[in-house]
Amino acid sequence: MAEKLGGSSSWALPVEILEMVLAQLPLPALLTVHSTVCQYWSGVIMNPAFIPWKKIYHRLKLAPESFSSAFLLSPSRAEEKVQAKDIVKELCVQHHITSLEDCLISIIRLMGKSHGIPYESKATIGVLKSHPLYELAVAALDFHKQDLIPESRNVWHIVSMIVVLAKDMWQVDALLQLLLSPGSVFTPRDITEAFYCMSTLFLHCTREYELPTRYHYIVNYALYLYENRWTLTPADDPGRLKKSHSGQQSMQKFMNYKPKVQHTHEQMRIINHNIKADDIVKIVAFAGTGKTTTLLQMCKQRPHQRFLLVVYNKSVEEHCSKSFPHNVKVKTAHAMAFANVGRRFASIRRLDGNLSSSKISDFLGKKEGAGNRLRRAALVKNTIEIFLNSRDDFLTLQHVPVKDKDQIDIEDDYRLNILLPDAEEVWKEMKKCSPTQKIAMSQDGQLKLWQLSKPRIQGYDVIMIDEGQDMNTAMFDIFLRQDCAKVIVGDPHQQIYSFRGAVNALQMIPATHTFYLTQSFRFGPEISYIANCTLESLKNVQKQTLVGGRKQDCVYVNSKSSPVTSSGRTLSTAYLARMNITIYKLSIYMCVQEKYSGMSMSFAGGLAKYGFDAVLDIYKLWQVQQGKGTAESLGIKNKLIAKFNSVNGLKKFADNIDDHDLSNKIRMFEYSGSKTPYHLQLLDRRCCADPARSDVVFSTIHKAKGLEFDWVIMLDDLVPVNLPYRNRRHPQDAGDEYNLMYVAITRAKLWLTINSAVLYTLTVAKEKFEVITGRHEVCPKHKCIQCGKEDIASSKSPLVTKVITVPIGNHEERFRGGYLCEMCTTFDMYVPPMTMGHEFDICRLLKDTSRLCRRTLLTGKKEFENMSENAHMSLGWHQYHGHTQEDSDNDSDFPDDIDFEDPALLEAEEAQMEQEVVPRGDIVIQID
Ligand SMILES: Nc1ncnc2c1ncn2[C@@H]1O[C@H](COP(=O)(O)OP(=O)(O)OP(=O)(O)O)[C@@H](O)[C@H]1O
Repeated sequence: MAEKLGGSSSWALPVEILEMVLAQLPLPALLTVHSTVCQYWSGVIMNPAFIPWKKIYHRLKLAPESFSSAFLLSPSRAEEKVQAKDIVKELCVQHHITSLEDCLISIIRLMGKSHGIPYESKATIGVLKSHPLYELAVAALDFHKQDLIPESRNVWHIVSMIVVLAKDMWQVDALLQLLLSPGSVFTPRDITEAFYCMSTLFLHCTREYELPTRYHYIVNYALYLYENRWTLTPADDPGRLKKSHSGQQSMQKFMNYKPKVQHTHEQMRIINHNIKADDIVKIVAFAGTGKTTTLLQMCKQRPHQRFLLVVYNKSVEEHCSKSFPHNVKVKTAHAMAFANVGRRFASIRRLDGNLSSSKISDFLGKKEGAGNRLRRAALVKNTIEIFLNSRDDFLTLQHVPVKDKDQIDIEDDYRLNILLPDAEEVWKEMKKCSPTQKIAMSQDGQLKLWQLSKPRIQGYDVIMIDEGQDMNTAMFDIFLRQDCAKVIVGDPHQQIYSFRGAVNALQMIPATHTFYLTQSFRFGPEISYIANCTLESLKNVQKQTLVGGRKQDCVYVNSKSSPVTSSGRTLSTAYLARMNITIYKLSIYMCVQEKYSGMSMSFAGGLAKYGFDAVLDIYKLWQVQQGKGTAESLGIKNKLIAKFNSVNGLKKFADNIDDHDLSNKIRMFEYSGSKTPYHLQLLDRRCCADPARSDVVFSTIHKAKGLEFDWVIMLDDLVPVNLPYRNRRHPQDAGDEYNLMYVAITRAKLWLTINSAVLYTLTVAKEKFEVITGRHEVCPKHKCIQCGKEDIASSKSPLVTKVITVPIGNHEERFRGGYLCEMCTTFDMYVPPMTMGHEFDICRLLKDTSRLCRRTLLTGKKEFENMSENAHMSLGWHQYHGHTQEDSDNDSDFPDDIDFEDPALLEAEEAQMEQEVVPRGDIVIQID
């Protein structure tokens, strides 16, 4: 085949046709797949004059420092090797794209110059006219004709102006479709090159001048969808086509064959990868990107190879066992460890779930000079856990923590002479495998013992590990030791168990091949934009962009909207929180509210998983404390709680051994007090529906991992580090905190209501919660939301800025929107008023961002350039908050409790809000 397509063969396609076809494919596929077909194809693909913008875009994104051909500057410089970012920079300097203020207008000018044909093709203009932003774009170009864009207008001026004015990805996508429609005079190659040019310039301006990321994001998304319109998807049954008729009929059958899922180019590269025995393949897959589907297809295509798929938990094992073909065995790591090690302990009833500090404390007993027993037991437990999650053969001093739970240094002497020998003694006891052993073997312990036996897993050609980000080092060691081919798949940003010893094996693995899955099929462009901002702003993910599918989704939704689908079904709504206590309070509040009485409610994973029995036991302990009975007479079930005489004693104990779970239960009891039995009965009675079918699901983010919901409402207790709400108590958990935010966002399928932490994150991505819209939308009753001026409609510019109203969390805080007058549009520090809460922190962040990029576009003027901060203040932007800088510095810890109990105030505000909310994304919902 390759030979036949070669240049010397009569089968060779003419260059123009081949270029036309290849130009429509994603660059990674061209470079890794199509350029290997034959020398002729490779020559076409590698020619610097072929798709130069697409190439420079990928270079700039993936490796700005790498050398590239300089063709973009001029054909005579085609062979010059300069850094990708310098090529773009030089070009931008030539075209005055040198500041935030100039960039949008200058990009439009550059587009007109570089891509324009010197006449307006009637046919193409005719095609563009049906775009909803056409009129506004033309009016804006006319407005700037005198001054900023004096050149005679061409199609590309209009196209780029539409992109700059686009409110969402759909408007860019619609533009792309129109340009590609039969009436257009441009080839698909011209069009994609022009869009890659804009994408490159937006990306450059985002990196150099802090242009909001949204411009680059929506163009990149539309291009991704375009390039993935078609792929050659493998047949579900590989033998099927061959068995059917020969010749023409076979071709017909091939053409008519419609696969159940059309795989993306990214998926196809993985599916078609020729796995060899010494390969270690790493697949970095963002949330909902079809990794299971991809692995499944990979196995189906290789019916003669034997696969072992190692999954994270039992329910995934059951699910995958049903869907994967017969050549795949699905197991959990713990089940394999159980079969080899744990079974022996289980047979003598000496296998337990987790290590317990109180059992360790009883076992170790008192010791002279060993300090507080509980603190010592907690540190010993910690030491053993670190060892169990390592690949080391022996317990050593490096497994002993250097700080205690309060971040106080532990003396080396104490670590060496007390903690290390204690840990060795406990580990020895755990390993005994005797009916009399005092400390049972734990789940992680059995895995460790299995790893220490250096096992060889026989009988498979390929071992695949799912959720690689949550694998601990012991399992990682077992995996790497195996002789066969290995595939590890996971999402490094969904690692939320580092406190349990997960090591993010995905980052550590010495992969021979790395693939990415970046398109999520769970949501559309609005939710994916928020998720991508989180990755970019908090985790500095720059090289891959998370995109969604062709799905209408919506963020900034008011939780009063009570959405229903076109089929009349209420959307399944999940309230997700960081902490159990937040979920507890909200669920009780909603259970007593009349308006939720018709809704079925549940807790993700079932009520039993939330340990409310212990809360009832703590209530009973409180009764014991008041002399109303004994632990026995009141029926306290939890053996640990039954040992105490007072709730205070239990609280001190939980604090000493750093038992978060127990502390949480005590906080729940403290919230409910004497109403604890009533509240628990209420939850029992109201929250008993099947989570898969209930209207409302309550969940912590940890328990929601792996699940998805139509609508996610993020409650306001996330604590992103380095943002104004700092987690001072556990600064080391920064990564997990960011990942939790990302996990919560990516559970949503259709609607997402963000919380303050996400709001802050978006401001870091320079998201200003604004859209540019036509002045004709403004009516006389609209006042400027900043200065209160009434005549917004009278400005000369056809454009006006609209600030989006952002509902936050469970409606206790909001970011109010409306229109800005021309004068206020030019301020780079306008802060939308919020109804309650943390205005000053938001002020501080928004002040760092800038409206400058839109100033020139909106007003056509530059004279505001040097306006001093005093001038801004005298014009009143400070009126919306009363804090000083000092206040804000003292004010950055997140409040522990959220008051859900002021419904009257909230109701009144919501009624008003409902009129005002402008959701970002499309509110129309269609579900089959
Ligand atoms: N190429 C595709 N086109 C359309 N839908 C797809 C494609 N690939 C996968 N999907 C769909 O996306 C959904 C999620 O797929 P899958 O369960 O394989 O993803 P996952 O990455 O394993 O999800 P999770 O993040 O929940 O583990 C499924 O409904 C699947 O059918």
